[in-house]
Parts: sequence; C-alpha cells; structure tokens
Amino acid sequence: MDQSKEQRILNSVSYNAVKGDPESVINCIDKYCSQYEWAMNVGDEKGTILDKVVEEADPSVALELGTYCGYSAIRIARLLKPNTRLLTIEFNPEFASIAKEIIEIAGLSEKVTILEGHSEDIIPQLKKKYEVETLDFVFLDHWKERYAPDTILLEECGLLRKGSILLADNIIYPGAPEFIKYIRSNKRFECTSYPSHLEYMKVEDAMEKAVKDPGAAAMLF
Ligand SMILES: CCNc1ncnc2c1ncn2[C@@H]1O[C@H](/C=C/CNC(=O)c2cc(-c3ccc(F)cc3)cc(O)c2O)[C@@H](O)[C@H]1O
Ligand SMILES: [Mg+2]
Repeated sequence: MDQSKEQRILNSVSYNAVKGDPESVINCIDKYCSQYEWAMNVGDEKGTILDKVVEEADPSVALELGTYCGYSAIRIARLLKPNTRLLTIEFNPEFASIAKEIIEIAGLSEKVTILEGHSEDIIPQLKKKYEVETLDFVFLDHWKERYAPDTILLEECGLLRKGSILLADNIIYPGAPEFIKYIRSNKRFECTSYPSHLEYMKVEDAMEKAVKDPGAAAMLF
C-alpha cells in the first residue's frame, strides 16, 4: 500500500532535518509542503503570528486542538520555558503517531504530550487526569465547526482564567464563522484579528486572538 502524504512528510523530516533542532524541522516541513505537497500546517507566515502570541502568553501550560503532523506543536514548544508544557489533542491515530516521531526528531518530546482522542472527550479530563489547573494559552486548529463548542467546553470545565489567551487559525479560509460570531459577541473576551495568508498559498486567511477578561488581569498588576 503506498504511503500517505503525512508519512512522506515524516520521511522528508527524518532524512533532511537536523536531529534536536526544531528550526530545521520547521524549515524542512515548510520546504516540502511548498515545493512538493501542500499540507494543512499553519505554515511560516501565520507561524510567525503564532510565535508572537505564544511569546506574549509565555505559558506554563498550553493546549493545542488538532496536532496533525506536529508542525505547530513544535513551533509552540520550541518557545516554552523550562518546566512548562504543551498538551496537544489529536484523534487520528496515524497523524498522532507521525506527529510523535516528528516532535521526537525536533528534540521536544519532553515538553509535548500528545493526547490521542476526541477534544470533547479529553478536555473534561484535563483537570483530573492531566493535572491541569488552568490553561494559559490555547491554539485552535482542528475541525473549524468545533472551535466554538470546544471553547464553551473549556469554559464549562473551568480551564480558562483571567488573561487566558486563545488563538484560532483559519478564520477566513476555510473559515470559522460560528466561532467568530460567538467569541466577538462574548463580553468576556477581547478579540484581535491578524490578517495573513493561507499556508503556502496567496489566498487570504487570518488568525483571531481572544483574551479572557483582559482588564481584570491587567488590574491585578
Ligand atoms: C471533531 C473535533 N475534535 C477533534 N479532536 C481531536 N482531533 C481533531 C478533532 N477534529 C479534528 N482533529 C484533527 O485535527 C486536524 C484537523 C484539522 C482541520 N484543519 C483544516 O481543515 C484546515 C484546512 C485548511 C484548508 C485550506 C484550504 C483548502 F483548500 C483546504 C484545506 C487549512 C488549514 O490550516 C486547516 O487547519 C487533523 O489532524 C484531525 O485529525
Ligand atoms: Mg489550520
């Protein structure tokens, strides 16, 4: 049976990237996906926005919804301080195992935990089973119609605190209209849109940042 695109991405990383060097893994995936086979990694242009928001959040505990091949998990984890961690949820077993290997090649297995399963099943387990108190940063990049329900679920599970930062990919393309409607009409969140382009394409896209109760957090200091 011939290999999947995701397996070919892993082959390229395994052959071309420098072991233990996250930047070289990121560059290798971006090169492969812009020259050979497009894939739905956040990519380098939107990846730079992701980097900036992660640095702003400076998270102790970060969550990603939709690991795919692990590209954004590596972008996030490479910026995390010692003794901080990224939990990333992925329900496709093939993608989860490919991401695990790519994250290993980047040398970031200590900082990244891949939670295999459906976000709506795993989010309610984060506090008790994964010892999460609250999440400092959440990157949403899974099924677009699940952005809003999973944000509501994070709230219901008490996983968001004053100042928690959400960042959502693909606000324009493929689009996440229900999420935008929900988050921008929710007084508890301060939203910012970051115009960009779809990964490896000239198509318009954008990311949306939503900070929970920012004022309250600011008043604390
Ligand atoms: C069902 C919700 N729960 C989930 N729980 C755990 N993992 C989930 C979940 N959903 C999806 N996933 C996983 O997240 C990933 C899915 C991401 C969905 N992303 C997109 O559809 C997407 C699609 C495009 C795109 C853009 C232009 C096109 F022409 C075609 C596609 C670009 C992007 O940046 C995208 O993020 C997969 O690895 C999938 O297995
Ligand atoms: Mg995306």
